[in-house]
Amino acid sequence: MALDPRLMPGVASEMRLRSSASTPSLRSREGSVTPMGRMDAPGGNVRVVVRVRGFLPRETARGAECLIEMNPNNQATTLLVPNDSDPANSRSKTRKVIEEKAFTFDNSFWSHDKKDEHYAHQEDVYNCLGEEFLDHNFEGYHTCIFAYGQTGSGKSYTMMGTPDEPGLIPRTCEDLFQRIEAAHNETPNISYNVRVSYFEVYNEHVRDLLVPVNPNQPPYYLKIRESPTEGPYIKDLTDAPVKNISEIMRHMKIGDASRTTASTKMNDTSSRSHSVFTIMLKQIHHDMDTDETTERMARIRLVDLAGSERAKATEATGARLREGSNINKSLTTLGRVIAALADPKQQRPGKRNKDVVPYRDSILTWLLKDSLGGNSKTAMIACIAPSDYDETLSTLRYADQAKRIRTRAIVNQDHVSAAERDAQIAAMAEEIRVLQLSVTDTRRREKEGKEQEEKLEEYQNRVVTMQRMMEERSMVAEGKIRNLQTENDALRLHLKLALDSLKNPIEVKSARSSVQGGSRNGSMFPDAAQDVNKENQIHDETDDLTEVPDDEYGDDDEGIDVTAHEERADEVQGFMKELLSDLGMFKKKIGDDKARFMQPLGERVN
Ligand SMILES: Nc1ncnc2c1ncn2[C@@H]1O[C@H](COP(=O)(O)OP(=O)(O)OP(=O)(O)O)[C@@H](O)[C@H]1O
Repeated sequence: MALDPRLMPGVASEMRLRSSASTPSLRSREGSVTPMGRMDAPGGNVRVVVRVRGFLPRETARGAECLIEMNPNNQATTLLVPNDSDPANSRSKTRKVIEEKAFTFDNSFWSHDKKDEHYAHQEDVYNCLGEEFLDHNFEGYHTCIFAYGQTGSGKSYTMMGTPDEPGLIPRTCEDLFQRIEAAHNETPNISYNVRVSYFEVYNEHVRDLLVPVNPNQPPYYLKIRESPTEGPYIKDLTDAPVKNISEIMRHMKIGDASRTTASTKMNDTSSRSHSVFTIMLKQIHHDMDTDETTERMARIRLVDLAGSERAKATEATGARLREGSNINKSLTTLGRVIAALADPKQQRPGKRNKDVVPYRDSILTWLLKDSLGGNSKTAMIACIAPSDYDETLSTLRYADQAKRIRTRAIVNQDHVSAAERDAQIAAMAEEIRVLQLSVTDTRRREKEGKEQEEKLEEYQNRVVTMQRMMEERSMVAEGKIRNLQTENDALRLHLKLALDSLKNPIEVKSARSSVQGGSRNGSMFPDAAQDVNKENQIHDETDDLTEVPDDEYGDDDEGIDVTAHEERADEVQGFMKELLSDLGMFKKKIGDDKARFMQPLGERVN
């Protein structure tokens, strides 16, 4: 069976030839793979697509006209000049210049009229964008897809969708686990580790959407920290391991339900926050021949931004208005970040002439720094309403500018030998021991505050990292076991077939005569016929496993090399015994590792 080419694309063909050829270690020897972090993949532009939705009931009621045209041939989107009949566009009439505007994007999705043959369904959007981005993730790239647009333009519908019409996020989750399942059947020596987090940025605060909300308590906001290696990150954000599609969907639904929404005049369930759903995919490939491990890490970020508000249009007041201005702060900063990144000066090599990109000016841009201008393949989905000239023009301009941003995605891949991994774990255990002593010491001195807190935090982070490493080591060992079991099963089958052929021997005469007779049945496979013949004969003198009465066999066994078959049978049996003992050993080793590392660390962390 051939490997699904969507898994580790580009290497599937190599895998087909030999399963272990997928190992980046092998491929790197052939000079075709980029080792992690050493060389940049060629930079790519942010991919920008636009999607227009159909009329909502209130728009139909006011007799709104569609101001959007899309050309399926060149992916152009044109914004038409409104006529005077729609009061929603009266403000745009006060502009000095109001004219038709045309833009070209990577894709223009026409989701306005379901009856139209070019109508873009949720599935079309996924097939066109989501699937390709998931390919990149399996290749080891970080990706980010974010939806931008005014309130009620279809961002949440595109990203999350409805139970009947799921959007990009549930489709990505489903495809991800389908691919993993297919890979498990194809290549037992690759293990997958998937983790998920979901947070929102609301009023310039970060809230963990996977932590249930307690209505009697004030919302709990998380702090942002910066690590020299990982960049900005959210402290204590839930990072849940998920094993299958139903687990990830459960997290997705929990998070989605606790998003901050409110009713505005423009949308009944308006998302007031920017939500970020992140999937971390780790692929661990173990090469049985060299006992080396290669890890590929990919971060999949799916962002549903809050609506780009216009206070007048939403008729927001009080807290809603304040909230709106904070949302705008993030979106305005996002606009400035996009403008700075799209500036040709930023694209030039070297540091000269480069302006500082204002990532730090809002929580959202600070957290998305890498996705916007760094190590990520990024796409923007600009969602537009069909009948709002001003807002649509602003969104299309935003999107047009984003097209010019170039990111520098690299394959996040690491290559570790078993000995290196053991050494890393040992070094980390020592580091943890020293930190533990230091934490105890600080406690004893009862020194207040920050120092102790920082040490404790560092200690806890290291413990968590080490736990992960141990988990991964046990995943590698499980991969080895799966591999051995597959081989074992194949051998068992082989042996069974051999035994079956002993018990039900094929008529020796006919086999011989066909070999001798040549042309008809046997001429294409003379060796096979001889093999069958030989197989039939080895049991006369050997094989105490079969206990088949002697008289079942033909007596024409002269000239057959029985010893060779005996040796082969012995060899197979010996090999199987070794495999079984290896399996036992691995199971024991995993058990030992878990007992030694997992439990005590778990207890310490808690
Ligand atoms: N392509 C589409 N096909 C059918 N219905 C759509 C489509 N796009 C949006 N809608 C509908 O339009 C309404 C508004 O969409 P949605 O809530 O996704 O907007 P939004 O941009 O996320 O708004 P907000 O920023 O206020 O959260 C919803 O009722 C949604 O079901």
